[in-house]
Amino acid sequence: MAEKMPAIMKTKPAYGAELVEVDVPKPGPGEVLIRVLATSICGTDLHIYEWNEWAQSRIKPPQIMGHEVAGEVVEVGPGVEDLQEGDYISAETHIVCRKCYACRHNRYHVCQNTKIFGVDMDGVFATYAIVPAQNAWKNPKDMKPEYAALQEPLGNAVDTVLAGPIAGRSTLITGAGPLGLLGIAVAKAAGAYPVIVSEPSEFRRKLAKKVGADYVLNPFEEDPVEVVMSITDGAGVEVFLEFSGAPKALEQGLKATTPGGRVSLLGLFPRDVTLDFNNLIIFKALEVHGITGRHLWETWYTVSSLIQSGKLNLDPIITHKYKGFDKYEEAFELMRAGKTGKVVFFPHKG
Ligand SMILES: NC(=O)C1=CN([C@@H]2O[C@H](COP(=O)(O)OP(=O)(O)OC[C@H]3O[C@@H](n4cnc5c(N)ncnc54)[C@H](O)[C@@H]3O)[C@@H](O)[C@H]2O)C=CC1
Ligand SMILES: CC(=O)[C@H](N)C(=O)O
Ligand SMILES: [Zn+2]
Ligand SMILES: [Zn+2]
Repeated sequence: MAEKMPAIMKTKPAYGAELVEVDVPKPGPGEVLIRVLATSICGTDLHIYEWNEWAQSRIKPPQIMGHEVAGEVVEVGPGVEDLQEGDYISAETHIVCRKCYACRHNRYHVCQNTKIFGVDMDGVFATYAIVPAQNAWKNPKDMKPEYAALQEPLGNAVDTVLAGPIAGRSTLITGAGPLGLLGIAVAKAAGAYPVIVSEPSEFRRKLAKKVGADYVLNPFEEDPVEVVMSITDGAGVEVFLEFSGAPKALEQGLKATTPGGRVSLLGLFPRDVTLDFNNLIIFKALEVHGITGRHLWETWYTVSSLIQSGKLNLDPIITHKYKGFDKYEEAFELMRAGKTGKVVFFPHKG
C-alpha cells in the first residue's frame, strides 16, 4: 500500500482548500484504516470550504475535509474485534461519549460531547481514512459505493421525514438542496401524497420532479401558502418538512401546515429567527421536531433497508461524479452555485 496519499485539506483559515500529498495514517487503538471507495460533499463541507462564521468558530486547520464515506477496511488497529480486513463499511460521523446524560438516555444523536470527523478531526476526502471502529456500519457487498456513502445524509432525511406518520399524508418540503432531494425520495418511498416542494432554483426544481415531487413551486414567484391551500382545498398540509434554513420558508411552511399537523425542522438558519409563535404554532397545536444527526443505530437500519428495497430514487440526486480529486474546486464551485444535487468523489483513479 502507498505511503503517501492525496487529500483535500483545509490548510489555512481562509476561503477554499488544497489538494495535498500526506502520509497514509496508521490506525490507533479502536480504529480501522479504510480504502475510500466513494465520498460525497455535504453542505457542511461547503461551509468549511467557504470559511463562514460557523466554520471559523469550529474548524482548526490544517485538517482533511469530508465525512460522508464508503470504504473497505485495509488495516485494523489494536483492540478492534468486530471488524476485519475486507469489510465494506460506511461511517456514522458523530463520535459519541456514551457517558453523558443524553447517551445514558439512549439519545446518542444529541450526545453532549459529540465530536464529528471531518469537522473536529481529519476526515475522509482522501484515498485512505481512519474510522473509529465504534462508528463503522457494515454494508451489504452489492450496495453501490455512491449509495453507501449517501447513507449518512440519508439518515438526516429519514429522521426528518419519518419523525411521525407520513404514509398517505399531504406534505410540504421547503428546500430541494441535496438533503431536501433526499427527503423527497424518502417521503415518496414512504407513501406521502401529495409531496409539494418549494425551491427557488430552477435546476433543483427540475431535480425535485425527477426524484418524484408531485408539485414544485418557486417561492420567489408564487406564494407557497396559496399553492398549498389550493392543492389541499384549504386544509393545509398534514406534514411540513423544512430543509432550506431560510427564515421565510419556515414562516410560509408553518402557515401552510394544517392545525394539529406535524413539522420537522432540519435546515440550519443563518441567524436568530423572529416568529409569531402564538398564531403559527401554539394556537394551531402543531407538533414540532428539531432534527439533528441520526438515531443510533436504528436510523442506519432504516436507511439501509430503504436503499435495498430499491424504492429510493437516488440516481437523479447524484448529479456529479468525479474520479480522483483533481477537479475538487470545480465540484465545490458548482455546489456553491446551487447547480448540483449530491457530488460524489471516487478517490482511486484505477
Ligand atoms: N440538522 C442537521 O443535523 C443538519 C442540518 N443541515 C442543514 O440542512 C439544510 C439543507 O442542507 P443542504 O441540502 O445541503 O443545503 P443547501 O443549502 O444546498 O440547500 C438549501 C436549499 O434551500 C433553498 N432555499 C433557499 N431559500 C429558500 C426559500 N425561501 N424557500 C425554499 N427553499 C429555499 C436553496 O435554493 C437550496 O436549494 C442546510 O441548512 C444545512 O445546513 C445539514 C446537515 C445536518
Ligand atoms: C455535521 C454534518 O454535516 C453531518 N452530516 C451531521 O449529520 O452532523
Ligand atoms: Zn454532513
Ligand atoms: Zn454522550
